Amino acid sequence: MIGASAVSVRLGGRDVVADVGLDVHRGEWLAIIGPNGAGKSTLLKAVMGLVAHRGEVTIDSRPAAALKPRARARLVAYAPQSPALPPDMSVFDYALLGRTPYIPYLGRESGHDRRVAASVLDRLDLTELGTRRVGELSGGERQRVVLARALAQEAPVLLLDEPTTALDLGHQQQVLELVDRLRRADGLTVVTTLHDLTVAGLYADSLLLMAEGRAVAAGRPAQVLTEALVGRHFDAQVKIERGPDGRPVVHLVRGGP
Ligand SMILES: Nc1ncnc2c1ncn2[C@@H]1O[C@H](COP(=O)(O)OP(=O)(O)OP(=O)(O)O)[C@@H](O)[C@H]1O
Repeated sequence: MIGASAVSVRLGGRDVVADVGLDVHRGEWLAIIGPNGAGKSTLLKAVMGLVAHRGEVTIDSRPAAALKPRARARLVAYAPQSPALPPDMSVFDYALLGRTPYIPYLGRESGHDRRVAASVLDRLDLTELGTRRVGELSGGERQRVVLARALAQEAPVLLLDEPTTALDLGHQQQVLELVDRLRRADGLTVVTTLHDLTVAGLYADSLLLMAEGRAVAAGRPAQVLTEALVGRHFDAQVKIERGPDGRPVVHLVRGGP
């Protein structure tokens, strides 16, 4: 559903993404992990066509570069890490922006568009905030509103850059479960960067570990989340156990590295 081969991005005179590929099929969830500055967000931006890059990105087997912005927006929704939000816009109107690819030029949103936005806000526990100004929200509320806009887009591919960093435990679970349900029910394809390695291993089918711009490991969570790989690339001392479902659980070791 979404593929990238030999993608490189040069910023500030160096390759911050170097020769990275990925291949995510319909209904799969890929989590991109790696230390700060590894190039995770930049790789997502390259896939979105938001940053100049070498290599090829395909969406639904079509070269992404050939897609017009409206066609691309119907195929891929992207929630950036911390976008600038228009402070005076209401939460509802901001979520409604996700419907832009379906609204005719010079036209208005339909009743269906408003219902989709309302339903997404409801599922993210945001209905009561619908009339609030976006500029007045807490960090976690803002993060869920950004996600609401992306989900309102109803695109078959969802790219999420650190979607849960500002969320409390309950809202993290709510967001991850919602995304998981959507991919199971509707075959949504999900690519997300995630800092919480246990959470990444719990929800994703496969992980891509990046370090210094390169893909240094890829595979099933248990293949990538090993004490050796995490220790080396995060410069951290960790203990990794298997949870009840066999997925890896990553613990920090006090006193390390
Ligand atoms: N416009 C820019 N000019 C120069 N360097 C940049 C630019 N944007 C990003 N970088 C650098 O590219 C590298 C990769 O950044 P990126 O945001 O992709 O990392 P990341 O893996 O998402 O990190 P984090 O976990 O901290 O969010 C970093 O070293 C960053 O400083």
